[in-house]
Amino acid sequence: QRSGSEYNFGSYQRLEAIYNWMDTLVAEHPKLVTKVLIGSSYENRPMYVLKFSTGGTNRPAIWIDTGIHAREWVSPATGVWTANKIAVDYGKDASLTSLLNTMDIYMLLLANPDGYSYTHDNDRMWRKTRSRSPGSSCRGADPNRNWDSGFGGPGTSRNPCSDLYHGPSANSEVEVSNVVNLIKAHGNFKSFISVHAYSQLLMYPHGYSCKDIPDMAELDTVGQAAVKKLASLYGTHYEVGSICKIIYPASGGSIDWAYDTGIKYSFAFELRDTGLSGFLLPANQIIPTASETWLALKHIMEYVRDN
Ligand SMILES: O=C(CO)C[C@@H](Cc1ccccc1)C(=O)O
Ligand SMILES: [Zn+2]
Repeated sequence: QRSGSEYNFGSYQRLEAIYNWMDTLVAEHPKLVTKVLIGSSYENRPMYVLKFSTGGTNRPAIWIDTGIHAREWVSPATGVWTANKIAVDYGKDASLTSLLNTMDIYMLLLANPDGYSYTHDNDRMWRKTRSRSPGSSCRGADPNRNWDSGFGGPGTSRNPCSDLYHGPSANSEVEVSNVVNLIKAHGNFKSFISVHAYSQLLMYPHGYSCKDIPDMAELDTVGQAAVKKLASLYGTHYEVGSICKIIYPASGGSIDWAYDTGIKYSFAFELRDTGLSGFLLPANQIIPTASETWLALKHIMEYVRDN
């Protein structure tokens, strides 16, 4: 970020501006935030995770990713605002401070950098990665169908031209395998939260099956309390439920893989709105969306801290 110029949290930013902002965040909060390179995208863009840590080694951790679907711009915009909020409020907000004194938070702000860039320069409605498929002129796989959890099951397509194309195999998309490798190597994540837009939902596993998971009652209770706090700010209504039951069957999703690999507190947000603007949510709703979502995120993180 050029000195003197301020990052505008209330507008949608290009990848380069978000990456520059990440560097200023680290520079401003060197004792709390580090930037971790977890690998590169298909088109060789770096994938950076912001690690919030006050010490220790391999502390229990919380994962938050935004921007896995390229056109869902309010997701990374919310991620940036949230990363800044965590950095600014540490040491001021007693609950957040106690959390960060015992746990780490990892944030991947642009989980699909190639797709995100493509929505700025080519096709605003692009969803997938930008990988090539042999024998097809169509590009990309749905990074939220590419995880090793019910891979290729209901709610996916084997057609490379489909927006639900699951890819040739689980973890075929390097943007997915980079995250899987980090989570597996770390081995101490307690919560995995993936942020999408839109529909105003807070969901838990599974997507690949509509059968209740063993922890369904607990996750539903946490979710209900989280969306109640969210609604307390502006009255925004969210529904809570399993992916399969509340929207549709969707196999190979990230939070299903996280839950099945042992990360109990796995959730997916679908941010504003409910369809009036959809993916084209006006920028003047970024800060209100991020502010209300923070109340829900904080609730989930506090619950994880205490359980
Ligand atoms: O992107 C979406 C449009 O916001 C909905 C999400 C719903 C979903 C979220 C998490 C796991 C599986 C599915 C999707 O279809 O992948
Ligand atoms: Zn999505």
